[in-house]
Amino acid sequence: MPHYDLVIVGTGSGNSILDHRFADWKTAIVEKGVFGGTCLNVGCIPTKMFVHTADLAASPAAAVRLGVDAELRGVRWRDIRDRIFGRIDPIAAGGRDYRTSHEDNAAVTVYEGAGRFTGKKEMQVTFDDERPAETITADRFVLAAGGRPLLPDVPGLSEVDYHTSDTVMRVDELPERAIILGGGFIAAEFAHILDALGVHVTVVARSGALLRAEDEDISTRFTEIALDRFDVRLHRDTLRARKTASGVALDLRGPDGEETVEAGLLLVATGRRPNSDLLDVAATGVATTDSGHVVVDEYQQTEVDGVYALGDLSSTYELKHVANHESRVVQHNLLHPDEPVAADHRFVPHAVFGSPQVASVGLTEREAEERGVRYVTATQEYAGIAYGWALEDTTGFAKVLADPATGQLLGAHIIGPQAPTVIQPLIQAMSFGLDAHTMARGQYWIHPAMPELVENALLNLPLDN
Ligand SMILES: Cc1cc2nc3c(=O)[nH]c(=O)nc-3n(C[C@H](O)[C@H](O)[C@H](O)COP(=O)(O)OP(=O)(O)OC[C@H]3O[C@@H](n4cnc5c(N)ncnc54)[C@H](O)[C@@H]3O)c2cc1C
Ligand SMILES: NC(=O)c1ccc[n+]([C@@H]2O[C@H](COP(=O)([O-])OP(=O)(O)OC[C@H]3O[C@@H](n4cnc5c(N)ncnc54)[C@H](O)[C@@H]3O)[C@@H](O)[C@H]2O)c1
Repeated sequence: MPHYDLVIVGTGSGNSILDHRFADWKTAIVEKGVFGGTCLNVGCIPTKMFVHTADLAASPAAAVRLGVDAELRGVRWRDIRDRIFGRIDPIAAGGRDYRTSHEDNAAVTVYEGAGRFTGKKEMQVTFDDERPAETITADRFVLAAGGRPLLPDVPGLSEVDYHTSDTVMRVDELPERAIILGGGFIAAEFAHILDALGVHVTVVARSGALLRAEDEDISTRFTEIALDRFDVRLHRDTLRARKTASGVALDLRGPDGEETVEAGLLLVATGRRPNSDLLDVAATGVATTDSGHVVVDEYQQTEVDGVYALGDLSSTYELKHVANHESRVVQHNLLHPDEPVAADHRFVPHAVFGSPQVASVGLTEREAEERGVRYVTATQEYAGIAYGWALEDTTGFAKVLADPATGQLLGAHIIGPQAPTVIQPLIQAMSFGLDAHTMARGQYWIHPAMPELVENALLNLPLDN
């Protein structure tokens, strides 16, 4: 039975751990899917390439409002799809080739199969082809096996053709109509993508708002805009899924009784779950939470000495920048076990690349209330800054929360053009402890650029002095 110094399971953020400093280590990588993991192959990167394409497709309609009579003559779906994956697939293949064939990785063995623990620090790898399973052991394991789409308990779902984010980006044809089940990140981004590319989109959500986890003002504004643009069904229970001649039907129950929505494509976007069950982490003594996330300490170590976990497998954030940060923490702690560093989860931002875009860091107003902290808020609309006039934006705004006594920022939430970019100085201020007044007045803000939104939001805060 081969024994390793280190085994890494999963080649998303787990793949960036091994560098020249591990050249003397006998290491193995176990990967059951495509090299590069979710973000590269079916997550952040292709979705944002589609979002940018969708933004372009939507821009003629926006241009007309400003007196520029642009026209969308059509979209070439297969060309769009093939351009995007024509760029991504070679990166994944190159990552695999590097690990399997490059001299840098002479001490690395790649097992292209599914790992499952069979005992303490003992893993069985099974393969898709005829090869017999292999069992490997190691002094250290890094568990970076990510997660997968969580399917809701909807009667009939398994009998219809449905898509998840894993498959929807590679379809051959765009349907005339699509139903998106769910009202979170993936629903928001794909509703924009599909709608802008000419698909009639119906969004089905259980609650009364989309992006419900956002600050309520943001979620409310996003939902109002979505109600204008898509067929949004709020407060709906999905009773069953049925096959139809041309696709799928969902029978729903809502405030006005039962109704049916039909489409050529159903995208299920109802959250993800960690792959800890597939890895059977309990067999190596690793604990999980009720949601299936692997339990780690601040050093990303599980309760089993030498077994680390990172990314979507252990983090409820389920964000690539978090997985990457945690992978750097694990890398350091493998190399310097006597001087471990802790992961920093104080100010984790996120963004939703829908239309409009949303970005957020820190406490929402609801969370500030629940925690009983003293806070003040201020908002600034894009419509009130010079660049917002150029855009003729009427719906976007920034909202900031701060401690009135110290001016320390507690949270920031932006909905509107380039929100994920515009929010970055606020993330920086929170991370480095810059107070709102110093931040607003201690630097120049380029006029008339979009970050004036942030400057004005900060100046609007009713601080104690
Ligand atoms: C549609 C979509 C869009 C997203 N957009 C964004 C975004 O814009 N920004 C952002 O920050 N985040 C985004 N995310 C989230 C982001 O993709 C994840 O947080 C990130 O990829 C997690 O990285 P990871 O390394 O933890 O896991 P993954 O990248 O999922 O890697 C896990 C790897 O482990 C392998 N594996 C699993 N089980 C086993 C096993 N038993 N044996 C061997 N190998 C195994 C898998 O095949 C996979 O390659 C998006 C996610 C989705 C689904
Ligand atoms: N821009 C980004 O960073 C980005 C983009 C896409 C995905 N992601 C990551 O991927 C994860 C998964 O995305 P997601 O949109 O699937 O999850 P999500 O948690 O954002 O949203 C899930 C939605 O499904 C609804 N839902 C859950 N169970 C349901 C049921 N049984 N019936 C109907 N609705 C149900 C929830 O109420 C929620 O609206 C996210 O948590 C996020 O971390 C990130």
